Amino acid sequence: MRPSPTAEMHPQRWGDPAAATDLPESALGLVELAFGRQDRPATSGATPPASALPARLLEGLREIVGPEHVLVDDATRTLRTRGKSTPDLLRARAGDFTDAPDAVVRPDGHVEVADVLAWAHEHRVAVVPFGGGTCVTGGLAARRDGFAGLVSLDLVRMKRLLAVDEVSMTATLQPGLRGPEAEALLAAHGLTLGHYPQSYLHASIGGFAATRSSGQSSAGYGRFDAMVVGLTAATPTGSLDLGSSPANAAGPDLRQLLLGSEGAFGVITSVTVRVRRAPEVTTYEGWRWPSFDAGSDAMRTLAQAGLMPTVLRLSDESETAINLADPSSIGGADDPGCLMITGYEGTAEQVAVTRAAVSTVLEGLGGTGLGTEPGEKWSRGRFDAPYLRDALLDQGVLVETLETATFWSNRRRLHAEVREALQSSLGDGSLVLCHISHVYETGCSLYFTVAARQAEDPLAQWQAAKVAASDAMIAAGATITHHHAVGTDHKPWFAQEIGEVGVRMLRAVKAEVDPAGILNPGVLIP
Ligand SMILES: Cc1cc2nc3c(=O)[nH]c(=O)nc-3n(C[C@H](O)[C@H](O)[C@H](O)COP(=O)(O)OP(=O)(O)OC[C@H]3O[C@@H](n4cnc5c(N)ncnc54)[C@H](O)[C@@H]3O)c2cc1C
Repeated sequence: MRPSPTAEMHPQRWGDPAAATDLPESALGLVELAFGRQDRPATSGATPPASALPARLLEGLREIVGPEHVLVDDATRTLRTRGKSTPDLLRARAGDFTDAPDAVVRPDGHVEVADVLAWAHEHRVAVVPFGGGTCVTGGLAARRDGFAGLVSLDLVRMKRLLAVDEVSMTATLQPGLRGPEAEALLAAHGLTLGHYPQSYLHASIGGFAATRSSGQSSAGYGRFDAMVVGLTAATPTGSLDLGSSPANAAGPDLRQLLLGSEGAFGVITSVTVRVRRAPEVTTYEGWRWPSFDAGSDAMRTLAQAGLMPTVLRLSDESETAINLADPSSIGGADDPGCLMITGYEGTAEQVAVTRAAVSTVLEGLGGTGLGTEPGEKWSRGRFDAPYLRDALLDQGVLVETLETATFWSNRRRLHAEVREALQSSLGDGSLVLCHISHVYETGCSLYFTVAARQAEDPLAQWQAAKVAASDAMIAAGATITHHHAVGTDHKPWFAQEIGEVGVRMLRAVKAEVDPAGILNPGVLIP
């Protein structure tokens, strides 16, 4: 069954509960062989602590958004607790909803958002903006100490396409639109955004902007922050309306200050994005490379020649062996080497020309074309892997991902050192897989997936591995995150990455726009 983007995600699992799947038979045997059998079912029936917000404060909120849009019931608050990282899921599976908000408030439009922030500022109530809830870095787990309470500012009612400019090829979208909802509204105009992160089915436009997300078609469409030409935001001390031209030299680009600000500076209430004509043709294919180095060099050659497919990704030897590109056949693949997926989207002519030119380069560098089957399989399963994580957690397997980026000249070192850090921390029998899925002229991202038998305390087990990997990233001169953002989890390494002056600059902006510190306390700013 295809997942519905409007379905509420299960509080302890990924995605549409109706689309959840068990492990395929082929994988179950392999999982037992590799990790042994452990049943780790989630605790059922857990409830959050009672709402701490006094009635008189709730009354003020009700006056702003209407009584039916201030929700304090356990079920709604449970659904707005934390995000969907493996530690988030492990806590939820253990029945820990102590981070639940005291209330969920659903404003409709910029003015109501601004009024809620003014109310929160006046009453010292912490506010956590909530888009799709797919955050994997603790960005929805704000601190609440020192505040009268904590509310989740759910943008679910803000789902309109506000404007389309087909001459300039821009569209203005409200933040609460989930990926497929935004694409459906644009498709009615023959347009597309082309932003397909793995979380696409549930993540929101506001979330993409607030975390500087990068999608699986970033080679062709660019990362989300590169698509944004304008935005509006409400802060506790006033509103911002940025982006009066496609480019300018009017001082530092304040749009970039809001992009990636993870709800710590303001709530993004609309985003104007560059759009493209919806593709007439889409085709995905596979290539085999003798090694990760050879495939990675080929990616660099393409990027530096300005010859990019729409999708370009390469699994390392371990990931290729597990065939993560096709979750339904995990355990069934035995092809050696490294699998690359190339995808092309556009008019028939654009696709034919780019595909021929890219294929000539890849063949010349030693790649073996595998035809469209591996590519189409990848495309069909591209949003399914997160469901598999739940099935593996049920079997007592710890599964998590992390990502980073570096320059080409440092790619090999970073891959080896992060891999080694994860492997040493998680021990014998753990799996560390990696792929490149975002490529630039000057470098690329590295995305790691790990699997290990769950220890007695899987949270502590993962925390140790995460610290080791994050230390290795910073020691290798790479970034702590290419697209998952900072949240609360990455703050110590983020501080090292931007340095003491960088930290002071962020704190100064925060103090200016949010002097009471009510917006996502403890998130992003070290
Ligand atoms: C299985 C899985 C796969 C993923 N794959 C990818 C991927 O391929 N690429 C990628 O980039 N990321 C990926 N992510 C991470 C996540 O989906 C992205 O960070 C996404 O952009 C978050 O969007 P959201 O709407 O879910 O935001 P939320 O999780 O709701 O919020 C994220 C952060 O932004 C803040 N925020 C949300 N909306 C606003 C707003 N309107 N104004 C201000 N602040 C706001 C929140 O307070 C929070 O700090 C993945 C996550 C999961 C669980």
